Amino acid sequence: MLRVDVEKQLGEFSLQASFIGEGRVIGLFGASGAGKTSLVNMIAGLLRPDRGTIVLDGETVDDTAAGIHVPAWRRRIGYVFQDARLFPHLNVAQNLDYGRKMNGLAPDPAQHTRVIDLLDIGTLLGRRPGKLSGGERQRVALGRALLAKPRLLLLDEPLGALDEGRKLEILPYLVRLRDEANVPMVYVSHDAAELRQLATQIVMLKQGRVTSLGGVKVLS
Ligand SMILES: Nc1ncnc2c1ncn2[C@@H]1O[C@H](COP(=O)(O)OP(=O)(O)OP(=O)(O)O)[C@@H](O)[C@H]1O
Repeated sequence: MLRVDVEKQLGEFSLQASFIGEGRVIGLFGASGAGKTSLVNMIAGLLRPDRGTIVLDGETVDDTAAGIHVPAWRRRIGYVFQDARLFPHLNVAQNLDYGRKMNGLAPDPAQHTRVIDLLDIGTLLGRRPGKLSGGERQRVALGRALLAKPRLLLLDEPLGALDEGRKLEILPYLVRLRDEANVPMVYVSHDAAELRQLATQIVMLKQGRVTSLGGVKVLS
């Protein structure tokens, strides 16, 4: 469970968001500039709230009044961006292993196989990111994030840079992730159709404020 109650001033823009996120996929929906990325950056620990609290699975990761700010690298939160941000000089297998190593986790061959099968990336392991399609790159980025065993996965418009055809190709993998990976997700999108397929709960943001909260019905 994720509890967020934060305020942040960014230049002229003020963000004030409060919600309790439950379920497998919290869809963060809003137009461009609504504050979605700023909010996920705060959850990730990359941006510090001016005021407020963030609690993940009962652990307070931010509490400005108490002076608590758990650094990003200690939150065990995975982050997948619109552009996959793979390391270009490493092949897919090395990219996949990176998150696990950085987090000091022992190899887990069973999980490794499960994630590779789930995302269907077994044939790509020897390739460098430059030799992958945009959709393949995103699948590898998802795999890399999952293999670091996060307790929450943040996905910021992971299909945003893909054309319609590629989006349709990746969506089934995200549905599988939701149903089989057992990691809760915050999924950022400005695309209501995408969220209808994936989200189990919607947090709607408008101009830095949460305007609706509920099931996917709030999108209609
Ligand atoms: N460091 C900053 N300084 C000043 N303004 C900022 C800063 N970061 C973000 N903003 C402003 O805050 C607002 C929200 O930005 P944010 O990136 O969170 O929105 P978003 O909903 O993710 O938009 P998009 O879908 O276009 O990525 C925007 O108006 C942006 O210009």
